[in-house]
Amino acid sequence: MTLPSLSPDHALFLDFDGTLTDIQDDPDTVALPQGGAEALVALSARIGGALAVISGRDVMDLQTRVPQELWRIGGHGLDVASPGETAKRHEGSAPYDLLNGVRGIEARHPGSRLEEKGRVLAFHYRQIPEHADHIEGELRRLLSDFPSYRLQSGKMVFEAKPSEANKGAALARMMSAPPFEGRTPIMVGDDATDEDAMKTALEIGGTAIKVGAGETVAPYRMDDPQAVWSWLSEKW
Ligand SMILES: O=P(O)(O)OC[C@H]1O[C@H](O[C@H]2O[C@H](CO)[C@@H](O)[C@H](O)[C@H]2O)[C@H](O)[C@@H](O)[C@@H]1O
Repeated sequence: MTLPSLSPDHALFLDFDGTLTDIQDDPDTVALPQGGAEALVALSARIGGALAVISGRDVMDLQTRVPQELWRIGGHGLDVASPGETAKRHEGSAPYDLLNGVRGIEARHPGSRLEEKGRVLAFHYRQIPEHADHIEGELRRLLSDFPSYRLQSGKMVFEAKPSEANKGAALARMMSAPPFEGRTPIMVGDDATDEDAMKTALEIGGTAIKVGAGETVAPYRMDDPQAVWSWLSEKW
């Protein structure tokens, strides 16, 4: 299917990991490709500043990887930094017993890695994929005591997140105020957490693009982040 062309009336929501950057083993060393930051800033100017990078990463982490001239949405939608603003994570952390329980699961699974992101906890199992089912079982049992939390599966990661950490809700909020208001949203993402935002974009008359394989609500698909960058630079 021919990909949609970008126009000055669009609002663009771009996921980070797996969409603007290739998935790699170490989340800490991921960076935009060379020239990517400048390209995104220029693109944002062409659509009136209505471009946001929307990520499951902590907004404080995201701001070290994405230019400050852009909207940055972190924590699966929990935290927003406007252009020029120094990102700040909302006060609060995961409930103590939840955090303690997840730390215990990490200790029992050498090779796993807990990424603590305030209220959101990412449990990475990329180094021990054979333990995924067991880890998921343990996390689900633990989370059953925390009804305000959900377990989200991602790419070699399980994320414990409060129900308000939802990229769809975040996209809807962004679309209700300038510079996004009145525009047609396009959500581009590769992962389960992006499907919430894709659904919202479709519901409000926009569209969505899925990057890579897997089930999706998106009407369009691209193979990989390289295809995303080509589309961003060519489809005008
Ligand atoms: O919403 P996103 O921007 O796609 O962020 C989702 C998670 O991305 C990161 O983890 C994933 O990417 C890592 C780097 O490529 C990879 O090593 C890991 O296996 C993936 O799950 C990040 O670490 C998480 O905090 C984000 O929620």
